[in-house]
This record gives sequence, structure tokens and C-alpha cells, in this order.
Amino acid sequence: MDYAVIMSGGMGTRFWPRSRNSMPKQFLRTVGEKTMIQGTVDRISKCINHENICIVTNRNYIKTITKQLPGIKNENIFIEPYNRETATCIGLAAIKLLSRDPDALMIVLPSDHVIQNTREFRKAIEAAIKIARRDDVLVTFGVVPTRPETAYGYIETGGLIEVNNTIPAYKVKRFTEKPNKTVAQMFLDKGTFLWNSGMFVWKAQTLLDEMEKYLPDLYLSLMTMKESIGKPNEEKIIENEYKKVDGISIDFGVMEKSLKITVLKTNMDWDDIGNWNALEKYYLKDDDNNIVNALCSSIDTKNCIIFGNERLIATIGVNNLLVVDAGDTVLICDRERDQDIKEMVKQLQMMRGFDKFI
Ligand SMILES: Nc1nc2c(ncn2[C@@H]2O[C@H](COP(=O)(O)OP(=O)(O)OP(=O)(O)O)[C@@H](O)[C@H]2O)c(=O)[nH]1
Ligand SMILES: O=P(O)(O)O[C@H]1O[C@H](CO)[C@@H](O)[C@H](O)[C@@H]1O
Repeated sequence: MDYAVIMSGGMGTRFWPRSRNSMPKQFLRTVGEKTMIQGTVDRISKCINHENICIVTNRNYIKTITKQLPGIKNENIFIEPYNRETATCIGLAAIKLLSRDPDALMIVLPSDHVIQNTREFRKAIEAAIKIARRDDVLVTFGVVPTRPETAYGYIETGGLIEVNNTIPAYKVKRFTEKPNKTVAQMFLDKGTFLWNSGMFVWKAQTLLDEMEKYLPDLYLSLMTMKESIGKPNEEKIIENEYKKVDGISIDFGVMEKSLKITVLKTNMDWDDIGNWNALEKYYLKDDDNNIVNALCSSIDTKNCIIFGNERLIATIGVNNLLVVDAGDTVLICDRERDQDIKEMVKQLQMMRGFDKFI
């Protein structure tokens, strides 16, 4: 059967201070009426049976998930004892599904994406399922790049394999996760690279076979965990193995190394709402190019993003600033430096007594 695996255990630190440990970005209404995870579930519900939607998260978010997504079955919420990055999260989902269904096929989805043309998404998912069911490959969804973005992975397309319902599928020459600006610009100029959208389709067994090759330690831990599934010591064993695992993303751990990748060149209007600047497309701007979602009074203020709370925000003579009032915390950041919010959160983690702000 086909299953969706929605990764939803991240902290969303680049969206701090609105995204907090207790309520990370996937559970917030950032774009549109629904929270990001509700949007993700709605989108994939149009492609597969709702009963087959699974969520990988940690204990802290179970309450929020059951409140926001009352239709998800309890046994489809896979709990990680700690965050060990996406390869571990996806590996855990793979063994859980395989222990139920040896033919399980996984549609792996982050919970922080916005996709506006859902018809294209659906077409792409259908094409990916067809290919991944037939061939032992890892299917990725490529998006045509529009800027030298360094927060994404880049996929160089090789020869055309086939076209399904207008969606071309290509062999992959190489996968480069988060290149620096110069390399990203070179990829953009070459015209043969696509962004990796971070969504994947594969048979659970195909993925585990690739993990055995490229992440052998993680694979062994996963096999130990798999043995325990359904037994009284399952939770304990999973916790022990998670303690041993070195966290790594699926992109660095498997996708950069695998020789079995197929990429679909999609036409999705796709966005990863990874940081504050990503909101630019979804909010109206004033005459000075500011996005203001606050009680705000400004003089000579240009290209700023201002998100408020209850207080009035007054700005004079500032450009390119990100200002976020989250009640107990105010962030003032150069818009060019928004990736460094992660560093700020790390710094606060080291400061005694500051946990309540993260
Ligand atoms: N279950 C689980 N989900 C994860 C983990 N790491 C990331 N995710 C989820 O995977 C998706 C993509 O992750 P990122 O965009 O890096 O999100 P993030 O880690 O929350 O954000 P940053 O802290 O800003 O890097 C998001 O939906 C996250 O919630 C993990 O270790 N476990
Ligand atoms: O977890 P991150 O930092 O958002 O990166 C992942 O998602 C990107 C797209 O959202 C991809 O472009 C990356 O390759 C990666 O899969």
C-alpha cells in the first residue's frame, strides 16, 4: 500500500521567535487559514487514503497533532525519543511501515511547505508512485530554480526516462545539498539543475537498502529497532538506539550518495516556508516594499518585514529589517542575516534561564 509520512518533529528555529519549542512553525497559521501541517495533510489526502497518513514527531507535539488533526489514527503517529534529523526520522517510519506491510511505499513530506497549484502536486505524486512501485529507485520532486538559493539541495538532471501525464522523469547526475552562493549561481546559470523540494517517494525496502550501503550504523540501529516493534520493550529499545545514532539529514546521508535517484521536473508552485523571508510572496506590500502584519507606524522605512503582537511598533529611517514581536521576545534582524536566527537560538540554549524564550 501507499503511505504518506509527514515529518513534523522539527523546531523551526529559523522562524523564531514565533516558532517555539512548545509550538513550532508547522503548527502555526503562517500562510492562509490552516496551520502548515493541516495544509500538508489536506493536500496529500487528495492523493491517498486518509487512513494511510502517518506523522513522525516527538512526544511534546502529540497533543497538538491530535487537536489539529483529529482524523489521524493514534497508531499512525510515530514517536521519536529525540530529534536525530531527517534520515533517522524517515528510517524509523520505514521500519514501522515495513513491519505492517512488506510492500509499503512511502511518500515523504515535510510539514512546512506551501503548494498552491495542488493539481500539479497530485499529478506529480501519481507519477512518482508509478515509477517507485515499478523501479527500485528514490524519486524526488524537482522545482525549476529562480535564484541562487543556498538553503536548498540541487539536482542535476541526466537523460530523460519518460513522461507521465506531462511530467518528465530524468535520471540524476548528481545531488548537491546546500551549495555555497558561488556554486548555487553556477548551477543556476547551467540551466540543467533543479531544486530538491524535500519530498520523496520510494518503497520502504528500497530506502533501507540504500541506507544499508551509505549509512550502515544507522541501518544496524534501525534493524535492532525493527526487531522490537510490537514487543513490550519497543519504546526502550528505540530510545537506546536513538541515543547511539549520529543525526544526519536524508540529503547528506543518502541522496548525495545514491546512484538510484530519479527526478521529476514538476511545475508546482512550491515554497518551503523555512524562514521569515519566505513569506514575501504571501503578504501584500506597502508602497515602500514593507510587509506589515502589526499595529505599526513608520517614517522612512523600506523593505522591512514587521510582525507584531499587541504592542505598537514604530520605525524610523530603517531599511531591510526583520522585526518580530512575539510577546515575551522581540527580534530585530538584518533581512540578509535571517539564516543566522538559528545561531541566535543556539546561543540562547547555552544561556542559563533562557529556555523559556526558545
Ligand atoms: N520527526 C522529525 N521531523 C523533523 C526532524 N528534523 C526536521 N523535521 C521536519 O522536517 C521538515 C523539514 O525540516 P526543516 O525545514 O529543517 O525544519 P526545522 O528543522 O523544523 O527548521 P530549522 O530548525 O529552522 O532548521 C519539517 O517539517 C520539520 O518539522 C526530526 O529530527 N524529526
Ligand atoms: O530541511 P531543510 O533545511 O529545509 O532542507 C531540506 O528541504 C529543502 C527544501 O525544503 C531541500 O531543498 C533540501 O535539499 C532538504 O531536503
